[in-house]
Amino acid sequence: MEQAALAKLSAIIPQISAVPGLGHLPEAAVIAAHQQVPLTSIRYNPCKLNFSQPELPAVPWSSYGVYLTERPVFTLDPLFHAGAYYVQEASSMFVEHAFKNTVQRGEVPLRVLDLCAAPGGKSTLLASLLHEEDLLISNEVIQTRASVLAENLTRWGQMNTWVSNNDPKDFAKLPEYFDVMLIDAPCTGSGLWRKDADALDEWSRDHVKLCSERQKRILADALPALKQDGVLLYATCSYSAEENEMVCDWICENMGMESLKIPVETAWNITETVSEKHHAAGYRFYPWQLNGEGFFLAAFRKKEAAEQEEPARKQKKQQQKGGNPKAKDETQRWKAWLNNDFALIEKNEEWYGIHAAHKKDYELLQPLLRIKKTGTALGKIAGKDIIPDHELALSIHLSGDVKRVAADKETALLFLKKEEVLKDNPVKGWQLLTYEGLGLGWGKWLPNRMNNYFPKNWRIRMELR
Ligand SMILES: C[S@@+](CC[C@H](N)C(=O)[O-])C[C@H]1O[C@@H](n2cnc3c(N)ncnc32)[C@H](O)[C@@H]1O
Repeated sequence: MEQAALAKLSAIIPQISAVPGLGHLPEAAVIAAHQQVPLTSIRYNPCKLNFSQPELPAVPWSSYGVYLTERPVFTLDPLFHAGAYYVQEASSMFVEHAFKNTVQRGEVPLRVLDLCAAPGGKSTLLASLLHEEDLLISNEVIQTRASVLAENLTRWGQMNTWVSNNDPKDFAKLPEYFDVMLIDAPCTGSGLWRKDADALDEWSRDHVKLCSERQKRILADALPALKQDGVLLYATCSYSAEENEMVCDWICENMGMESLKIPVETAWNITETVSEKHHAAGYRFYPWQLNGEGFFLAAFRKKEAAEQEEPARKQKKQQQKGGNPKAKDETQRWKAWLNNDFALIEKNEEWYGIHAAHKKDYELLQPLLRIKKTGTALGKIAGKDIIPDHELALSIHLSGDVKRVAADKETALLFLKKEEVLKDNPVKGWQLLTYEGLGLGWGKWLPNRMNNYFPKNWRIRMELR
C-alpha cells in the first residue's frame, strides 16, 4: 500500500468500532500488515486434479488450498481455464472448516444455498464438499455478476451446482427448503483494503451503518427458506462490529437461531470473539496475525421454524413450459456423452442434464427462480448431428468415450484465443481439446479446416508471450 493510502488507513482505524471484549484494532500492527504485499493462494478442484503439490505451503484450515510463491498471469495458464483450481484469498477458505464442523449429514441429500455467491469463490468451495446427489443453488442478485458466477461454476464442472439470479426475498417462496445457507454478505470490505486501497475512499461510519442494515434485511428475507435445525454460515470481509458481532446478536434475537462454536487450532491465530448480548461465537481473520486477508465468519443453527404457509414444494406441480415428450427418446443419444446417471431437460431446443435425484427440485424451482445454469448444459440436437455445449466440455461427467485430442501449452493457449489449431489432425468430427488431460473446449475437424467452438466472450484477449 502506498504512503497516501496508509495515511488514510491511519485516520480510519480509530473510527472502526471496538471488537466486543477485545477493544480497538492495534494501529501499528494494522499499518505494518498493510505495507506487505498480500499472498496469492489457490484452491484445487479435487474433481479435476489430484492434490499433490506438497512443495507448496498449505493453507492451514483448508484441504485443497496452497500459497503460491508469486502471482502468475493466470490467464496464460490453460489449467486455470480448465477449472483445475480457483484463485481464492486464504481466509475465505475457512468456510470448508466451518461447514465440516457444523453441518451434520443425515440420509437425505443436502440442499445448500449460497445466497450472495458471485464471483463464486465460496460456491466452488462448497461444491467440492458436496456429494453428487446434494444440490447447491448458487445465487447472485446482480445479473452481470450472475453470469461471471455461472462461468466459474461451469469451469468447476459439477452437475449438482445450479446458478440463480434472484433477490433474497424471492427465496421466501421456498419455506424450509434448504439444509445449509451461506450468506457471504455485501459489506464495507475493510478486510480487503490491502488488495484494493481504492476502497478506503468509500469507507465511512454511515456506510458501515448502511451495510449493517442491508445485511439484516438480506438475512430476514432469506432465513425463512432454511429448515429447522438447518445451518447458517454468515460471513463478511469487514472489521466493523456493526457488520459482524452486532449482526450475530440481531440474528439470535430476531431469527430463532442459536450460535454454533467451531473448534479452531491455536496455531492458526484466528481471533475468537463473543457477541455482547447473546454470546454468539465469531471467528475473525486478521492479516497482521495470519496469512490471509480480513474475514469474519459465524455459524448458527435454526432452532424453530416460524409459522409458515403451506410449503411451496407441496404446491400443485406446474406444467413445465418446454416439457418435451420426446425427452425420453433423446436420453439415449445424450447417454453417449455422459458418464453418470442423469435426467434430461429441454428448454428452447437446448438440452440439459441434471442429477436424477434433482428432478423434483427442478419442477419446483424452475417456475420460482430465474435459473441461469441448470445442471450441465449438454447442447443442441441438429438433425443427425449434436452440437455439444461448452459446459459439457468442462464437465467432470463427460464420458471417457468422447474423442479427445491432446494439446501442448502453446496450442492450448491459441485454442483459448479461439484460433484454428491442429489443422493436420487426421481424426475428423467433434473432439474435446485437452491440456494435461483436462477438457478446454470443443473443436470440429473437417477435411480442410478446424472450427473452434470455444465461446467468443470467454476467449483470451491478451497477447500471448
Ligand atoms: C462478498 S460478495 C460475495 C463473494 C462470493 N461469496 C465469493 O466468495 O466469491 C457479496 C455479493 O453480494 C451481492 N449483493 C449486493 N447487494 C446485495 C443484496 N442487496 N442482496 C443480495 N446480494 C447482494 C454482491 O453483488 C456480491 O456479489
